[in-house]
Amino acid sequence: MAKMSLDKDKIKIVLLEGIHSSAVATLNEAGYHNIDTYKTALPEEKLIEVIKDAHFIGIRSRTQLTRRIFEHAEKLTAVGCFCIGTNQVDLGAAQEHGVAVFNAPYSNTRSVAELVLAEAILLLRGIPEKNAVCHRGGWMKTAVGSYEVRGKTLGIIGYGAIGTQLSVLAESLGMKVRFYDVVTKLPLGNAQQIRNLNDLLGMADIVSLHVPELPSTKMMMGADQLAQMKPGAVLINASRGTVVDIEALAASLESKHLSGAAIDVFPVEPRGNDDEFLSPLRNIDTAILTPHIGGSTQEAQENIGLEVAEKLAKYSDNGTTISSVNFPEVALPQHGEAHRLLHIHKNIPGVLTAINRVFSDNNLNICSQYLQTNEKVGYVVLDVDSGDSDLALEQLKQIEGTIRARVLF
Ligand SMILES: NC(=O)C1=CN([C@@H]2O[C@H](COP(=O)(O)OP(=O)(O)OC[C@H]3O[C@@H](n4cnc5c(N)ncnc54)[C@H](O)[C@@H]3O)[C@@H](O)[C@H]2O)C=CC1
Ligand SMILES: O=C(O)C(=O)COP(=O)(O)O
Repeated sequence: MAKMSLDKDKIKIVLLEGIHSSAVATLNEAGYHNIDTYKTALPEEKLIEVIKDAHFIGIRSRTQLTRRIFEHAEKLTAVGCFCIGTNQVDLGAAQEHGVAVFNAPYSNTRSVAELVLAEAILLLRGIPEKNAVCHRGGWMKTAVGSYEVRGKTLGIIGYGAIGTQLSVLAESLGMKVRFYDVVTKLPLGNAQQIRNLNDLLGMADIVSLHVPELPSTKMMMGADQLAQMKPGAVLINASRGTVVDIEALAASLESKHLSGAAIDVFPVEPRGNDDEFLSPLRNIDTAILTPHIGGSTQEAQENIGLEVAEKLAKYSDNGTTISSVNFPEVALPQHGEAHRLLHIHKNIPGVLTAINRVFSDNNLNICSQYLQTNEKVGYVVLDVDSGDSDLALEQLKQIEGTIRARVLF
């Protein structure tokens, strides 16, 4: 059997938060069997213990990978976010520790868009309240305040992968789509971009949020913005809990300024299904509350499991970083008989010269070389003759600015 740089059974992979079994199957197929799985996110201290000797970790939206976690994760090579959002990971700290982060940018967009569309219909018919009343033995048969979505204006905030998908589906139901985005976007179908957020809020019957969690989107729907919405309009948030001021939303629903809301994400979410969900919206019948399940369908989870597991296996097997969210992206061919050196370093002057010096001083041949840098880190991949890799790796590790170096063969 060919000698491996690191026996795949020694490569420890930890998958948290009930990641779909397609991930384990994909990793097994790629030869990785040392996999620990957990159904929930873990408290910080437990996470530190578990991650200490892990080479790869898979998480979803709940696990917070803080700088402190990266400081303790000595062997960690890459993180797989088995979801779209990567705000739960300190991407800067990951980069500084030479840890590549991957996600699944598209696999659950359709699931979110379908849920939002269904909620738009339910909200305009006043179903959440009528449903709650029925459960309590009441009967609220009335057409007052009930509307079709046909002909109504859907205001989408954040016209990215999910926003555009929603736009297309909503138009097929006869809705008018208007959107607000900080970037100029190609409107699909008959959608129109509105340049001012308040203008959009003032014209929409339904406002749906599809922005990432960023400093600029934090609390972007506060009391003032909710007040700008049309009386009787509804708000849908399946983006991130920090985007909406939840207390202000509760007040707006209680005062009946908004006739309803559908909220999937919350400023504080339970770690797992056994923890209590606390929210000022719990007693408000006009609100649909869902436990962050916008992307939780069998189709999405299976695809995500496959997609992210493949990215992790590829990075482990040959160093490819394509679609990493925090790392210079390099697509690498197989390295055949050659040994492949991977050198991750701070993007400071002199590192490349020092790398080249290792090869010239020792009279070593480089078969192929790949380089990509971003603002903070550089990623150099060098394919070398098998007999040269030990010496080269040893010396590459000594170069000032080196974050991490490993060899694959
Ligand atoms: N509820 C759930 O289960 C899920 C939630 N999500 C959340 O949805 C978010 C959006 O997902 P995608 O559409 O795939 O992201 P995306 O990155 O494709 O689109 C986001 C859009 O928001 C725009 N944007 C950024 N800052 C903005 C601002 N301040 N104002 C207006 N627009 C702004 C961007 O220009 C971009 O067009 C994710 O970041 C994630 O947090 C994603 C999947 C499932
Ligand atoms: O994809 C995302 O960003 C989500 O919010 C979905 O998160 P989840 O994997 O369901 O914890």
